[in-house]
Amino acid sequence: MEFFNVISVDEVKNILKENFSDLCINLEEVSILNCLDRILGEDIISDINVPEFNRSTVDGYAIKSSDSHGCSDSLPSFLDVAGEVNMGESIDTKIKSGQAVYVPTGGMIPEGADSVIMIEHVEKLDDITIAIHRPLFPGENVIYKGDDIKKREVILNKGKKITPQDIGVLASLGVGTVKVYKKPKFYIISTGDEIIDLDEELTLGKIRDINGYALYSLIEKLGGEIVNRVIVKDDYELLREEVDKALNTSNIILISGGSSVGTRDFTYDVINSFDGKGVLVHGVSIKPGKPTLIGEGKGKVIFGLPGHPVSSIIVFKIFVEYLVKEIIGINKEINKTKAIMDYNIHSSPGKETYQMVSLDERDGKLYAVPNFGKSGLITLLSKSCGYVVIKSEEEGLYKGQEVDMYFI
Ligand SMILES: Nc1nc2c(c(=O)[nH]1)N[C@H]1C(S)=C(S)[C@@H](COP(=O)(O)OP(=O)(O)OC[C@H]3O[C@@H](n4cnc5c(N)ncnc54)[C@H](O)[C@@H]3O)O[C@H]1N2
Ligand code: MOO
Repeated sequence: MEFFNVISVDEVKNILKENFSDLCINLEEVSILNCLDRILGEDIISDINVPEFNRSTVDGYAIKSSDSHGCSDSLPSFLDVAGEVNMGESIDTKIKSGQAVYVPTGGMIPEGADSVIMIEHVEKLDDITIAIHRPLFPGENVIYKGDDIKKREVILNKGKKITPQDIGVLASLGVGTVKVYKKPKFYIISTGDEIIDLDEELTLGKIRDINGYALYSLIEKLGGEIVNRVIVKDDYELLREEVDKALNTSNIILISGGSSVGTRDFTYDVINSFDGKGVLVHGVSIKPGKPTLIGEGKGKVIFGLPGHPVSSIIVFKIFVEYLVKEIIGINKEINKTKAIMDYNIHSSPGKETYQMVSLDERDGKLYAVPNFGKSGLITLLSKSCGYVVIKSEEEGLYKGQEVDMYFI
């Protein structure tokens, strides 16, 4: 029987980088109304300024701010009204000192003007003369050409998860379609004679497929597509047949359970049975998640996730998300926050330890409160909102210490 050859998290990440950097996820072009939460596959570079003209943010009179300097209630400035801007139209008039032009909110500011005085601060003396009683600073109530977006600026980066506000940016540029990454295709296989699906009878000794469903949702959250979710008995041939289907239809194959070294753990041999490099990792110095397997077959990546639900989800967060976000380079969302440890916690010697925590807000500060339990208990995760990491060389984390808390 093969035993683990345990390596560190960083070594595993390097192996992923060395072997799967060219795992190709193609692009597709979609309408901006269908691109929410998709991953941008190109940099968006503006070919215009937004706005293309200086614009008023109020209804008022565009003036030279220097004409207002020193004026007050007792010493108003008198200005000649030289015209009016029509909404949506350009204006050729060039403002000279002593002149004002009426501009509606959003209207174009005539050349020569650098500020707009609101109509409620203006005294209209007759059709062609106004008095103003307060000084303006240059730029007051003005959005300048290019203030929002400058021509040739990279305004959205490749790899970004597209938000509703990004769709607003695309619309402002007149961009109707964008290139997004096709969703990476995942195939989820839960293994074990004891694993049953939701519609099967729960008899003693059986357990419902927790991992398949939890992984399904993690993949959706990450922006992947699920090709299939199946349960396979502990049988070498059946597992090999299913993995073969997965390799022909998907980019990333997740097999949960059977990653350890028991007599019914076939994942290792199945991974080695295909054309390719076979098993690259078997055993990682982490807790939970030690019996993790990673391999390559037919140019695809196969993860053998430990069967215990907490372990399979944590290993997904550490390595599958790393592959998708950092190596394939899609969905670079940051998913962590700073928090203060609420208790002392110690590590498992020689292992990078992932400690589940809840967040508690007190006096405007976030505290990470540890939750303890075995890695076979899914409720340990459902009552936690994330985890903190104790590095293998650290003895633990101390009450009062500031830490990064990673959301699950
Ligand atoms: N002799 C050793 N035994 C074990 C070691 C070890 O180092 N030496 N490591 C332990 C650790 S750590 C873990 S984690 C497990 C991982 O084992 P497997 O990946 O082979 O998983 P299974 O044995 O198939 O299952 C473990 C446990 O999880 C339950 N399970 C499996 N799949 C699901 C699922 N889809 N949904 C819900 N629960 C699932 C399964 O019933 C078992 O209870 O190995 C230890 N053993
Ligand atoms: O991955 Mo195991 O959960 O360390 O028990």
